[in-house]
Amino acid sequence: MWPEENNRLKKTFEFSDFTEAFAFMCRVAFLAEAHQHHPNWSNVYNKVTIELTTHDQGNVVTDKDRKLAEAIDRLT
Ligand SMILES: C[C@H](O)[C@H](O)[C@H]1CNC2=NC(N)=NC(=O)C2=N1
Repeated sequence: MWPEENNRLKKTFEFSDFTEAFAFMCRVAFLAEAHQHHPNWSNVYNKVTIELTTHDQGNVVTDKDRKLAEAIDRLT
């Protein structure tokens, strides 16, 4: 389960290098499109930090965020 703080689910994923991190981001991008739910995220070299919140509901955590988080975890 991703920790919830400040109305966001937040998790950092670490990879061996930038190429692996960016490949993961590509896979998450397609997943986000499939869910019609998109991450706030950042990447520094081999790390990808993802924050999930539902802006349509005023930036709170909803089941859409929990479902996308579970799907992202299944990618790794
Ligand atoms: C119209 C479209 O489905 C909505 O704007 C979706 C798109 N992706 C989204 N992503 C996130 N994180 N929150 C939303 O409320 C949201 N809304």
